[in-house]
Amino acid sequence: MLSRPCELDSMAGGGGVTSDSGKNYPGKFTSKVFFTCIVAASGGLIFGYDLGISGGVTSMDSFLEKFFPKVYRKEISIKPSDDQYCKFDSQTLTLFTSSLYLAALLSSMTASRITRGLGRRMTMMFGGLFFAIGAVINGFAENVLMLIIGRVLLGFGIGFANQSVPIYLSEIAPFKYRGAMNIMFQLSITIGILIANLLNYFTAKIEGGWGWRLSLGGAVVPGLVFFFGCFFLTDSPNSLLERDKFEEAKVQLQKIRGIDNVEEEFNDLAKASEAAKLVQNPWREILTRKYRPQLIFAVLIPLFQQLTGMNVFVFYAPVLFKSMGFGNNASLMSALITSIVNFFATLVSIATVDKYGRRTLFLEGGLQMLLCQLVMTISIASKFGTSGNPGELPLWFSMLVVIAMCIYIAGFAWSWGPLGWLVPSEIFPLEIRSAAQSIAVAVNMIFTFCIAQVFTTMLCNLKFGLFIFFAVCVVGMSIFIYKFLPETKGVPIEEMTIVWKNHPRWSKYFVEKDLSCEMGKI
Ligand SMILES: OC[C@H]1O[C@](O)(CO)[C@@H](O)[C@@H]1O
Repeated sequence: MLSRPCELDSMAGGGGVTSDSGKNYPGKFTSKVFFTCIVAASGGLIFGYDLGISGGVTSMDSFLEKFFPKVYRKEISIKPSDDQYCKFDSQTLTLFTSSLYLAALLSSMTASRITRGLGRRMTMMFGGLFFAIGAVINGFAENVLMLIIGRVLLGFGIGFANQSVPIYLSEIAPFKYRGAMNIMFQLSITIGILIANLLNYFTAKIEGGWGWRLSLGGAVVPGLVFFFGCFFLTDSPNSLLERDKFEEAKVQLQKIRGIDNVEEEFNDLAKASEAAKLVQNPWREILTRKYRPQLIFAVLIPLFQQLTGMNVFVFYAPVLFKSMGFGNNASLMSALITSIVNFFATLVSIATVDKYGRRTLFLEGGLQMLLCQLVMTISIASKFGTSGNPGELPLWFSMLVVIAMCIYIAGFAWSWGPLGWLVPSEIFPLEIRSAAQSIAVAVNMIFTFCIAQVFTTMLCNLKFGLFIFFAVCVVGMSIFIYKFLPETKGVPIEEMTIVWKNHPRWSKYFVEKDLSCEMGKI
């Protein structure tokens, strides 16, 4: 087995942006970088659009009546005195939502090969195309099979996009703006969710009950924007070098940095890419002991991101509100409010992440989410009890739940939301970064799937205890961050090994590597 050569530890590896510590490559934040960033980030838009659209559509009566008549019949036969927690408990319905995540999980693994072999841009184009085709099939769906096929294609699109966009953004970003540009991906996810909720709010009111077709088919727009946008992009210098296109890589670097003299950065980038080529099997390499600490985080961070319970609100806010006795309109309206909060709070993260650091945001966000989960648990328990029969819901109650939810969402949006992508992307060296990104996407998808699949059953069985479950998870993950995550703020990406070496829990994984390197030199 080929392991990472010792000399790689001292070589450039910052996704090609910087190399040795203290280096500060010249260059500007050019309009080309800005445009490229917007187009690439629209890959987040397709993910967000889908995240936001499914919940609203599955709470539209005309949609349920056509595709899930059993759920629909159950829903209309439920009397206000029945158990409200269980009215949406249908595995077929949740399979509609979750099939996409399974497809995305599979495709993100394939995408890592395409990203390396054909480039980031090509992977993104595949993403946009699959997504647009899936949207058309869904918009014209006549039966559940068409719905599922459409969603599987959407899932392929999302898997390809999520695998390639964050890497692409990191590679074209000037070093100083890497954090902010990475979070642009999450920001566009929140924009996608917002647009989708807005659309659902109006399509739900369309006479004749075909509004859901507009909602599902509307996904073709972000899909095509992303697809055609990619024609205007050039691949990242890293990706071009990876495929031995030296001249093109240099010209591209000069264009995105807005200067001619990119010699220093280009040379380091070429060195990093040569060094990375020595690692023949990134998938095996990533499993070796020396990457254990980073690997643990690449798996646990996306897992924990999902265990915050955020997606329960993203997917099911309208369903959840409906189960709690809010009217149709009020449910979609609350979903709209929460997505606006999600968007603005992500901006806060962009502004603060490099100032206060990842750990502070994680811990503050965790505490905020925990307090809100407790408020929601107590208020829902007091009104719905275990019978799930609330009687008349007073206005103050609805307000309290919506406010608690908004504060919870803000906490998520400036912590676990964006950091769930940022941290895994900045802790790995170049040679295994692409494989690590696939792992992070795959874990994210598996648990997004699990939450989507089991939520309605959990609500039906755990009742208000569902919120306690997520609260306990938030406590656990916050303790984990507090004890084990080294602060990565302001550390050049190629210097990242130092933060692990200096951490009391992880240093032992690096001692051995140093020794073996030294031994090799003797
Ligand atoms: O903004 C909320 C959204 O962000 C994600 O966590 C992805 O980072 C999704 O799983 C969630 O729906």
